[in-house]
Amino acid sequence: MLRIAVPNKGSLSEPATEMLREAGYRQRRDTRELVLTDPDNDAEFFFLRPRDVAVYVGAGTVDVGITGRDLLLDSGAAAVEHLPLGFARSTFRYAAPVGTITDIAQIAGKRVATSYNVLVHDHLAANGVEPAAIVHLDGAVESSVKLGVADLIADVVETGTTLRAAGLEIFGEPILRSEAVMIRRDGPEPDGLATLTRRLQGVLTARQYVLMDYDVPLTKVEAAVAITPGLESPTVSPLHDAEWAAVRAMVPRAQTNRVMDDLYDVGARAIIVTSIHACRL
Ligand SMILES: Nc1ncnc2c1ncn2[C@@H]1O[C@H](COP(=O)(O)OP(=O)(O)OP(=O)(O)O)[C@@H](O)[C@H]1O
Ligand SMILES: O=P(O)(O)OC[C@H]1O[C@H](OP(=O)(O)OP(=O)(O)O)[C@H](O)[C@@H]1O
Ligand SMILES: [Mg+2]
Repeated sequence: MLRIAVPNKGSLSEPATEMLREAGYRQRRDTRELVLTDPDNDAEFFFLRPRDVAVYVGAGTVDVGITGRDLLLDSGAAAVEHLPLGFARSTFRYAAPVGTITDIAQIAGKRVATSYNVLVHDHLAANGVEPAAIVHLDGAVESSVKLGVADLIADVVETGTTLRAAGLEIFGEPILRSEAVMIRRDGPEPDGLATLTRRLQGVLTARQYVLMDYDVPLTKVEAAVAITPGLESPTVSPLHDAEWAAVRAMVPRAQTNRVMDDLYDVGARAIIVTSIHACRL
């Protein structure tokens, strides 16, 4: 049985469970459940604190897990990124009271509050900057400057709303770009991981692509197919009207409207877009 660690709380928890459910696995209905067996899929799920997932995977007590790239790197565990999962995207950045710090060299001699001490220590060391202290906090790091325990922070930034509310602004380049990732122990792939990987890739593809169908005059098929090359090659079928063909292709979801405009311009009509429920490439 493949042993899979899943975040039990925080921003990773719900989307991780949702993704596994979409991939056909049983998931818990009650958030107090700590372990769940899915005998049909030869899998056992352990619901653990997001920060602890890498520790268990690194120790080899579970085979794989879902966590954040930032949490993985901060853990120092003997675990590696196996598959990026495309949700919980964020950057990890320095921020200070508006107008006070503009360059990471100015961090020298200052107090930095963070929940990610290893990330910050390594980043400052790599840049030859020596802070006065790295102050560890569990959360609500943005409040630390106003409350006087730090001069600046290093924290997760998504929309920047929390920073702005605290009177802080980012400076310097992002320390890291993070998202949810599937991790495994450093070394050979555990048995059964290939199936889980293919299933998750299927969910990712189904989320990233739509199916586009349209009719196009035979003389315009080549021009239309150049706009929708599909993943391998689009399906072109005859229509009752011998002058026209029907085309079906997968299109990146984000480009849906631009592609429809371009198809219309070359003469395609009856352009229909459908969501992909599941797929295996
Ligand atoms: N606003 C956010 N947008 C995207 N990802 C986030 C956000 N906040 C936290 N994360 C990600 O969630 C992971 C941290 O999970 P953790 O459960 O420790 O914190 P949390 O999501 O802030 O939960 P909590 O509600 O306990 O504060 C990290 O990978 C982090 O990058
Ligand atoms: O850029 P934003 O969209 O504002 O999101 C970023 C904030 O979200 C998370 O905080 P969370 O709400 O989880 O609280 P915490 O700091 O106590 O973990 C993170 O730690 C940041 O504070
Ligand atoms: Mg948080």
